[in-house]
Amino acid sequence: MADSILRLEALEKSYGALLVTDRVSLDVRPGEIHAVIGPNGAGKTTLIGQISGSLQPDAGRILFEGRGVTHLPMHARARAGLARSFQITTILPDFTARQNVALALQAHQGHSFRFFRDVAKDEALNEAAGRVLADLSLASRADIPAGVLSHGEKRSLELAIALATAPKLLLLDEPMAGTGREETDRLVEVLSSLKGRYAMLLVEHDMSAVFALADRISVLVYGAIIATGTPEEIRNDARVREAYLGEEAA
Ligand SMILES: Nc1ncnc2c1ncn2[C@@H]1O[C@H](COP(=O)(O)OP(=O)(O)OP(=O)(O)O)[C@@H](O)[C@H]1O
Repeated sequence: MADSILRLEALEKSYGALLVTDRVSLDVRPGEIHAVIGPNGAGKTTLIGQISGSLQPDAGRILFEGRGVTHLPMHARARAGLARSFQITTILPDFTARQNVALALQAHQGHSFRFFRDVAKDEALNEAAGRVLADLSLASRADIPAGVLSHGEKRSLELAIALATAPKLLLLDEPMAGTGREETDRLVEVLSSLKGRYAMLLVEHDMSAVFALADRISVLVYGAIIATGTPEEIRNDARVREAYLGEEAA
């Protein structure tokens, strides 16, 4: 359907007898931040894996911009504009932030990593990398080795690397994991500033970040979506409170 960039139709996946994705259907609209929340072990990581292509569903369909991608390999999905960030280490610590982004830009343009010397000299590429970093408030940190950035800055750099591939949809897999309150607030700000420019599917445990960012939230419990709605609707949903938010709301 034209009004959704990503659509999951009745996805199913089991590990042996354990049903981890139970007829999951959801859609992400252009420019929307759609969060998926749920208790530990609800099947969020397994769901992201099926969307990015690292895992195959047993049944159901995944449509990206109306096109079936259920059986496409990961790199083909990435090329089509489906970028996964976080929970995968993409940063080269000895290279500067700018060089990290320049390499991602170069790889996206279809060149090989082997010609790094050429990247270092490529002004257009370095300028483009600088623009991506500026977008993420990392301009002042562009020319220091990525390894010495703070944890939160590394998260922003991972995002910059994902953005260098000109994605249409960002899959954000627990971006706040392991960050302190201040860094979480900064990341929320960074993601807010990107809002509307990219569609995002956000899996996140930090409820204050989810409720600050999401346009819609889907709640996953034992592999099944029990509710989808605006933050307000989810907050007031009796089943959600009972199954998941109950203790926190109390
Ligand atoms: N490769 C696997 N083989 C067997 N069981 C698995 C495998 N991967 C995950 N599981 C099980 O599937 C269920 C869902 O796991 P998953 O990691 O997707 O949940 P999650 O919602 O991402 O959890 P968390 O919030 O703790 O990251 C869990 O019970 C987990 O133990």
